[in-house]
Amino acid sequence: MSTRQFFVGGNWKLNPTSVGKAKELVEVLNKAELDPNTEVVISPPSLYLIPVRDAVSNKQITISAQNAYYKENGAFTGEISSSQIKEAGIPYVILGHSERRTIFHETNEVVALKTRAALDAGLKVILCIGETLVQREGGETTKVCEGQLSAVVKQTKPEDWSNIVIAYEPVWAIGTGKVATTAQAQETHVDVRAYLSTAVSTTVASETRVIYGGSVNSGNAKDLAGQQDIDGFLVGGASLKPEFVDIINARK
Ligand SMILES: O=C[C@H](O)COP(=O)(O)O
Repeated sequence: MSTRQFFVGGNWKLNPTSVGKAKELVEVLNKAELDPNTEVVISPPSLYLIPVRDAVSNKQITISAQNAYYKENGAFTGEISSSQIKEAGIPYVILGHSERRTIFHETNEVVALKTRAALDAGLKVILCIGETLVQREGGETTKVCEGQLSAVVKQTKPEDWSNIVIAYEPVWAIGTGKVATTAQAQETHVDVRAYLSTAVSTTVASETRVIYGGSVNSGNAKDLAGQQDIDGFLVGGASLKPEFVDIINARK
């Protein structure tokens, strides 16, 4: 097994429906016995970032925003900036999630600009990539992931990658109950490392954490976590349930 620290992120998306319920989710984690070797990051909606930050008592758990604009300030109604997130004491931001790319039409270039701005503000980035079902069936998985990564490579220097976690999330596996097989996930993670090796450096390829997302639950996490190149998970639905603790402990 590699020296890359196991990473489990909970992407709450637009959930839960009240700050009280958000605090209840935190309380479950505060009381749980978490594998001390796992880095745990939870990502509530923007409005809950500060109350959730304040509710976390386990120092092993840190917080991530779900999005940030690439401009620091100005006439951009509805947006928040990376520097505002940083000032609020939030260390991470998720960028390029497929829901942002698909529903909110974020291009590879926009995701790359956001990544640059987040790194400049001192945030760490959970950078999401992944192919649709049509693209997988068309044999385009590697090409799509490389295209998403190459836009970010153009905006970054090799040293930036120590602050980036890549989340490979096949769109067809998100929220569908159709998890990628361990072989499918491992294969794409190997391809991601091969690309980083050529486009950035062999060190970045071997040291960058590549995590998997898409219908991860307590039943499939252990098998996936046993793969050489799967360094953790970005979890949606199951991060809102008590089984999230089992996913955090998948390597225990
Ligand atoms: O960011 C998380 C992914 O979208 C996975 O969501 P899911 O675990 O509900 O499939």
